[in-house]
Amino acid sequence: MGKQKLVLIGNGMAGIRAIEEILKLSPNQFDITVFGSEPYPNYNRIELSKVLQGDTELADITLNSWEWYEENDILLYPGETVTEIDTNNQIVMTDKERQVDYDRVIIATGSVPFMLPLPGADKEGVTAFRDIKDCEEMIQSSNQYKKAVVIGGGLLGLEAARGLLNLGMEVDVVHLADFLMERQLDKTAGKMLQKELEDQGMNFLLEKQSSEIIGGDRVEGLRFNDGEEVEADLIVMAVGIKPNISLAKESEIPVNRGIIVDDHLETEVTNVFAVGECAEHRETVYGLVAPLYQQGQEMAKRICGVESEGYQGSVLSTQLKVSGVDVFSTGKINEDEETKSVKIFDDWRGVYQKVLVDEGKITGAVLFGDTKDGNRLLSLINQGANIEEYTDNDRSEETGLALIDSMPDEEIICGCNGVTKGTIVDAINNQDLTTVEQVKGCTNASRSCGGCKPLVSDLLEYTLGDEYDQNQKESICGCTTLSRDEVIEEIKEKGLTHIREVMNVLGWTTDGGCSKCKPALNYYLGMLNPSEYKDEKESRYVNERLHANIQNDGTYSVVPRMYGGVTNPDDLRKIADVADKYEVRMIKVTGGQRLDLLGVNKEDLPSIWSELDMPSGSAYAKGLRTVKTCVGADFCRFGTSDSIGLGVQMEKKFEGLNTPHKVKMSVSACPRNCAEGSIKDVGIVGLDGEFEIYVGGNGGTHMRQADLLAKVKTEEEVLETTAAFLQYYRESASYLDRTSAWVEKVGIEHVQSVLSNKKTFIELNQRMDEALAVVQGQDPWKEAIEDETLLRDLYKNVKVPAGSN
Ligand SMILES: Cc1cc2nc3c(=O)[nH]c(=O)nc-3n(C[C@H](O)[C@H](O)[C@H](O)COP(=O)(O)OP(=O)(O)OC[C@H]3O[C@@H](n4cnc5c(N)ncnc54)[C@H](O)[C@@H]3O)c2cc1C
Ligand SMILES: NC(=O)c1ccc[n+]([C@@H]2O[C@H](COP(=O)([O-])OP(=O)(O)OC[C@H]3O[C@@H](n4cnc5c(N)ncnc54)[C@H](O)[C@@H]3O)[C@@H](O)[C@H]2O)c1
Ligand code: SF4
Ligand code: FES
Repeated sequence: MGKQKLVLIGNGMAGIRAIEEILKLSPNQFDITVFGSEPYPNYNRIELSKVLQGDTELADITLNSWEWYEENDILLYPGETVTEIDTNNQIVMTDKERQVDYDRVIIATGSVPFMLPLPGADKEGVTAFRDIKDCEEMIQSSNQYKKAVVIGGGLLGLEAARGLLNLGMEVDVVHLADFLMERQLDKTAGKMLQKELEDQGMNFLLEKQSSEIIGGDRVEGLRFNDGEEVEADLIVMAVGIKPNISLAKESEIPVNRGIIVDDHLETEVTNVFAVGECAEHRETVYGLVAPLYQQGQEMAKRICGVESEGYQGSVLSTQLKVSGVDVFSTGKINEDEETKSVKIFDDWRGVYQKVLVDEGKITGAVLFGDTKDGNRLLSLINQGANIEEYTDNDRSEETGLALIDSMPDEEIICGCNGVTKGTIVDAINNQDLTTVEQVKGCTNASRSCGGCKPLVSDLLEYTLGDEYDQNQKESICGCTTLSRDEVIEEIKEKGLTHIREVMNVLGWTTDGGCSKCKPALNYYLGMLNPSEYKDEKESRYVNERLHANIQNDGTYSVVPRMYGGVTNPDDLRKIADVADKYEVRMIKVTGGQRLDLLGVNKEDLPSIWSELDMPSGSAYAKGLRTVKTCVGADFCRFGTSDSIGLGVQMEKKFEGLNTPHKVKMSVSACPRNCAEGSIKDVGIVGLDGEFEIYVGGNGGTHMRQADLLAKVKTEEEVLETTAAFLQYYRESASYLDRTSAWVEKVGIEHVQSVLSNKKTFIELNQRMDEALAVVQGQDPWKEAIEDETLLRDLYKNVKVPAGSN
């Protein structure tokens, strides 16, 4: 029997977790197609708060990489929205006029932020906080503006406000109720929280009803219905969310607040399931991942034909992700006639704990200042425990390992993923786990909000004793405990030559590695042994394999090489002809002075390359991208040297070189620095009779001004010093470290001192020459066009139309 067709609508946290559960239960039962409106692989929405607060980066919040989809044979359509489900004929239709039929369809369309319908709400500078786009908008606003107002003093509003403070803005939080987080806390805890956040610099306007957003094109302030106003350059609305049910409604699938589902997450329409924030189960809609993941587990069982009791609903627990504030609540939060409570209030230590009891059983808790009992209380509520089980086993004095020791095996360590102490200890013992990353990989604990990481670390210490290294070196990924340096040492010492061999000999815990270690090992092996190593192309990120960058609508971009940013009529004609013939949507001059053909269909890529007959501009590569040049002495009256000529030489010399991350260079012919050398990985500035070489600059999210590495007299010295610098970077940096991060880490003085040793300098140049000899003359586009198998596999049949960068 052929595989059944399973379609997932919504490439978010709940939907993809459900697919993971299905793959675990029945890896070969379905042909899986996923549609996602957002142009990214599934990412950790929860961590947007951490991105805004500066604790992590957008690049690090991917939960399932593009490669994950490919490895699991999942056909992903990123940036594509399903517009209709024809439930009679079992077909979904999209905004790209695609039709896909299904045997089963899962709707996991999440929520939409509730936007107050205030006059002026459409002004520039008014945003929600739900996705990457919103997060980027807030970060950008903070670069230009000073004053932010967040409407809503709930979890989201307070996390946004903390982030905006960290980004250097002044922040007012406007809240409807008379205390914060009134849905999760009681008044005492809400007021304590307010005091703590005021001490951190937040300003609160409580019991305020917003009436109008004022300003011109951009927001300038917020007016309240009592007539008062506050200034605002940015307004973030965080006043709750609404289940995203429009698609279901239009497709005549029964909805109430959410899409109505039974205990197996089935809707009332045959073969249509719904999971996540869009689903309504027993009249409840959830907005936290723990219940959504439980739903996914139960739905997966039904879809895979595994008998189960089904989803029974969840007890919620929440924790605010603002550093320096410990606040937790679970279950019931307010007393009523039937409910009694046990309370501790220690004003001196700033601790407040309230446990609610109904007919002797624990039904809820609010904790402020000391939240270590949080998960224990959640476990006790889930077990239907009596209050004595809590009060008779006072663990208030216990911390660290003693606390871990006193926990029963069934106590939950990771609330988001419902992982217990027993499960983690078993995994550590049975699978020889030694790092938090590995525990995350094997059990999912700490994979969502990350709040349980300290407990997971304590559990490792408790289970492994002295063998556990708390200040763990960073392993290159969860498949090994070895760090980058250790892996490289082992490769050298044991003479390892293939990715598989490295994994086998060095005891990788996974079969075949992951999307983090495979490209890294491929790079390290090639860097260590350039002339012998055969690049394992399949280990590379998809953009690199396709030699093109995917765009947010699933099309690709084509950037031909133009050495030093110089072109000519012949090349321009070829580009124009190709653009006409293949209906290229836009030709754009890039920041690196290249021409970018945007909106190209994947299947047209090989023909376009062939007709252009120009080398690839490597705009997708972890290698030299561009050398930007100023016009220089030939034309500019300030020019001291031939910047274009030198730029072309540099680009021709280092073209095709593999580096830990992308490398951008520039050459200017006077200190006016028109080619912007201060934000390049290598920036050359010509002076009268000499050149300054700047390194480690970055103009992206992590702006960094380049450091002066050296001053030299001749172009030859520029090329040699650049080669020595790049080779040292290639040999010392971790894969995916930009030069900016690496120079920041090791210090420019260190790099200068290494390069000042004549012998080392010469040896670095020799090793660079060896590496360049291998790649010189290679042209990825030509190679692709000439390789029929590759063309067939990669450009016609490849399932994931996606890339990674
Ligand atoms: C800043 C922030 C912090 C958070 N912090 C926490 C926390 O600490 N703990 C916690 O438990 N929860 C937290 N949450 C909530 C948590 O992120 C959500 O509960 C979870 O992401 C919901 O998962 P979902 O799959 O139902 O929806 P989503 O993750 O929103 O995924 C739905 C996806 O479907 C796509 N989609 C919608 N309609 C269509 C369509 N017609 N066709 C194709 N695609 C479509 C959407 O674009 C979206 O990508 C936080 C949320 C935010 C915004
Ligand atoms: N740490 C976490 O667990 C976390 C963090 C962020 C978001 N989330 C989830 O994301 C979702 C959205 O969070 P949220 O905080 O927006 O939702 P929420 O419903 O929890 O809070 C919204 C708050 O806005 C206030 N509000 C409503 N209308 C208002 C108005 N006109 N003016 C001022 N205040 C107003 C409400 O009183 C409420 O406290 C929720 O499901 C939440 O659980 C969770
Ligand atoms: S950097 Fe100097 S030489 Fe080059 S274009 Fe600018 S002003 Fe002219
Ligand atoms: S508690 Fe959120 S990831 Fe563990």
